[in-house]
Order: sequence, then C-alpha cells, then structure tokens
Amino acid sequence: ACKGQSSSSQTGIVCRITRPAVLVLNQETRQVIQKALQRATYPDIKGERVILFLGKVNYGLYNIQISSLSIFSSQAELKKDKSIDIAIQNVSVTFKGTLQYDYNGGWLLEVHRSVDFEIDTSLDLQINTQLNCEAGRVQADTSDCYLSFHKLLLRLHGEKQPGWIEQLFTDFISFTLKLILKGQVCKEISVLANIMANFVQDKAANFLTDGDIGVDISLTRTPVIKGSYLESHHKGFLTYKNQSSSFQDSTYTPNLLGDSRMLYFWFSDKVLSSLAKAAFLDKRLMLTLTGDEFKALLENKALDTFQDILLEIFQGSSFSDSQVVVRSLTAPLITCKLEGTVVKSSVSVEIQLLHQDQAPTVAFSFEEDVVTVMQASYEEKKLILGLSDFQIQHKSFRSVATLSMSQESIQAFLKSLTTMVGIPVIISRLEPALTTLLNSKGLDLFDIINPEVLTKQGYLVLQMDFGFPQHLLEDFLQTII
Ligand SMILES: CCc1cc(Oc2ccnc(N(Cc3cccc(OC(F)(F)C(F)F)c3)C[C@@H](O)C(F)(F)F)n2)ccc1Cl
Repeated sequence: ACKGQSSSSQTGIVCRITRPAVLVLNQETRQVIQKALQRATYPDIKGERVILFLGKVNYGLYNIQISSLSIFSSQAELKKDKSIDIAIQNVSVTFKGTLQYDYNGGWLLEVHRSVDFEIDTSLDLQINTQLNCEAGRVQADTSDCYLSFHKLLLRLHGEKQPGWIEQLFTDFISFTLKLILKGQVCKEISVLANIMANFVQDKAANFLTDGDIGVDISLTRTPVIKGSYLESHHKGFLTYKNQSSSFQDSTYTPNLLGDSRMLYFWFSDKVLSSLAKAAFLDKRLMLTLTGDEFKALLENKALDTFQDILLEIFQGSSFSDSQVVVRSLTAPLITCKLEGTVVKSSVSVEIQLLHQDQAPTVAFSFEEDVVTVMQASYEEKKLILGLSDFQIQHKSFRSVATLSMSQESIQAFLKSLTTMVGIPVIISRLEPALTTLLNSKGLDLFDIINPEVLTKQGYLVLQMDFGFPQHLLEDFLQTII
C-alpha cells in the first residue's frame, strides 16, 4: 500500500494529531534525544601530523563515550506539506576517553603519552522529520538532521600538560569530532525514530485486535502534515481469522475533523459494521440469562401484569429450572447518523426449561427485528452506552404449550418484554464487556481528557485531549537497550 498512492484511497480510519498534541509530545523529545546520544557509539579518532620543531606526531582518541549530558529546551512545529521540525537548544555533552600520542622530539627524545581527556561540548540539534509510508506502515525519515556546535573544549587529565598540547589537539580533532558526532548522533536519532514508528504501529495494531478479530491499519496514503495538524489514513478493513474483507469507502475529507482538540479519530461506519459482523461470526453476540436473573429483571420492571402468560409459558415449572437465551440471527448492520449510531439486528429469544438428566427443551421462542439508536461516551475509564430511540418489529413466535390469550396480547407481551427487559439487559452486558476489552488493551493507562464520541452521517468521530502517556514512553524506552 502507499507506493504511488493508489487512487481509490479506501480509507476507513483517520487519525489526526494536532499542534496542541505535538507540544505535549515535544515535552518528551528530550528523553528520546538523551537516549539517542547515550546509545550512539563513538569510533576512535586516529591521525598523524607533522609539526614544526616536533616532527611527526601520531595521536589517537580511544574509548570515547558520554560522561554527562543535559538538554536545555526543545521546540516542535509542523511545517505544512513538509515535516515536523524539532529544534533542540543547548545540549551540553561531556565526552571522556583516552588520548594517546607519541612523537620523537629531537634526536633521542621519544615521547609516548597516554592521558585521559574530557571534551566539553555544547550543541544545538535541528531534526526535520518527514513521515512516509513504507509497506503500509508509517516511516519517520530524520535524514534532515543538523548539529551545530557552540563550544568544543578538550581537557587533558593528569599532571598539568603544557597548554599548547591541549590547543594543538583541539585544533586537530575538533573538525573530525564534529563530523563523527553529527554522523553518529543523527544516525542514532534515525534508528530511534523508526523504532518508535514501528512501536506505535505494532501497539496500534494490537489495540485493534482481539482474538480472531482484527482491523487492518495499513496506511492508504502517506501521512499528511498541515500547519495545525498531521493525520494518517488507514484502511480499517476487517481481518477475521486472517481473512481480510474490504469495503469501498473514501468519504473522508479533512474538513470533517477540527484542530482544537489534541487527537481525533474518524471511523467510517463501514468499519463499525464489519466489526459487528466479525463479532457475529465469532459467536460473540449471544447472551444467556439464568431463570433467576430473568425473574429479577421481570420483577423490577413490574411485569407481573404478565404473570398469567408467563405461567402458561413455563408450564408451571419454576424460573430456577429455566434459562433465557438471546442471540443475533444475522450480523447486525451498523450505520451512523447525526442522532447516533443505528444498530439494525434480528434477534431470537428462547425460553428454555432445564431438566435434571436431559438437554434443555425450548418452551417458548420468538424472533424480532430491533432497530436501536445509541450514543456512546467514555467517563471514569468506562464506556457508557445510551439509547435514544428504538423500534421493534415482531416477526414470529412459537410456543410448546397452547396459550389461552390472543395473538395481539402475546405480541404486546413480547414487545414489552423486549423493551423493558431485552434491550436494557443487552446494553447492561455490552457496556462492561466493551470496557473490559478496551482496558485489556491498556486504554485505562492513558490519561484521556474529556473524550467525546460524535456521530454524523456515515461516520463516527472520537476527539479528546490527553496527558502524555508516560507509561508508553517508558514501555518504549525499555524495548530499546
Ligand atoms: C490506537 C489508535 C489507532 C491507531 C491506528 O494506527 C496507527 C498506526 C500508526 N500510527 C498511528 N498514529 C495515530 C495514533 C494516535 C494516537 C495513538 C496511537 O497509538 C498509540 F500510541 F496509542 C499506540 F500505543 F496504540 C496512534 C500516529 C500517526 O497518526 C502518525 F502520527 F504517525 F502519522 N496510528 C489506527 C487506528 C487507531 Cl484508532
């Protein structure tokens, strides 16, 4: 995907990160740069120079490594249609190592010296990161990387050296050292940037996978960088048991999302529908109520008015010897509109009688087409589902016992049962199940601020602010030695 931007960008999901988010993420740039400087390896610097009155001087700086590091400040800004420019000021780094030099001053005098040194540098970093698409994954290109030095001082340890040696070597090595530092530090930053991009990609893919059900988040085009946001476009195709199904969709346009919140996720309702289909195929859309649960639900909904019909259905056997099985007959169809998320499903309900030594028997069953309009919200790290409208279309029922009352009164009973018991119990089970699923992916670890779930014709938008996911960065920094 992405090479050459296939024209029909079937985009199912768009992630938008706005300037406010970039500023929050920038607070952690220092930790990442620090890691890059620490991870970088600095090769030995060897050389020889002929010096007036001294003859040929051989020298080498060995085992160069960082001994202290401090970063003063960093800024990040989005450059329209170009890159994310990160400027880091006043990185003061002290290197230490061993300088070995020898020269034969004059006829017999052979000097071989090995002395520890420290190099104090102060530098600025400019990293203009481009986001590309490589095999459907986000790739960070930080080749546009500059180092500029304010200061580079060599200090030799040991008995006081004649000052001219320090100056001499400083002149010798500073050019080479600057080249090496730039090369090594920028290389390390590029390595880290790509480890980070892969880390996010893999973490995101895991986030959108549960068992055999997954979402293909391959990019459908190169990420877009504008002045006030950057966004990535993903397929959003369902993968079920490693089979991927696609859908025609590219109703996304940038004006559908804002840039005042930190993070936006746009989901085509076809993505939601295909997830519902996968849940159905995965036999997740069924629910069993024990007779006692069913009885409790009936009682607190004051359904005793239907006492008689229930008695006939249960043929006198008690609630505790029964169970109610609710299941979807087809994959629910999910569409989004301004009022909310519309779920069209056809449901079967079976009232089964349990027997001591044989399989349960169905005493009564009925089928209904149910349309619900729902709203979602996420508060206190819990998903909350609201129901704003519903329609019930009775389809059929079957009863083992011949019931005395009329068809109409039975249908009235079934509609009330669905309205008062069926829909509420499904929602009350769905909320914790989805919350558990989201939190099993670590969503509860994120500091999500004032999340909103909005629906419009054909799509759903999640928008939120966030506190920096410190756990995520620590998690990431652990993955790299
Ligand atoms: C989990 C959020 C998500 C990520 C997706 O896939 C990717 C893949 C690569 N990069 C991204 N980015 C968006 C993003 C924003 C916020 C968090 C996030 O993932 C995570 F960090 F939470 C991870 F731990 F799951 C990913 C980044 C992409 O937009 C950019 F910036 F690189 F262009 N998303 C697709 C859909 C969804 Cl809902």
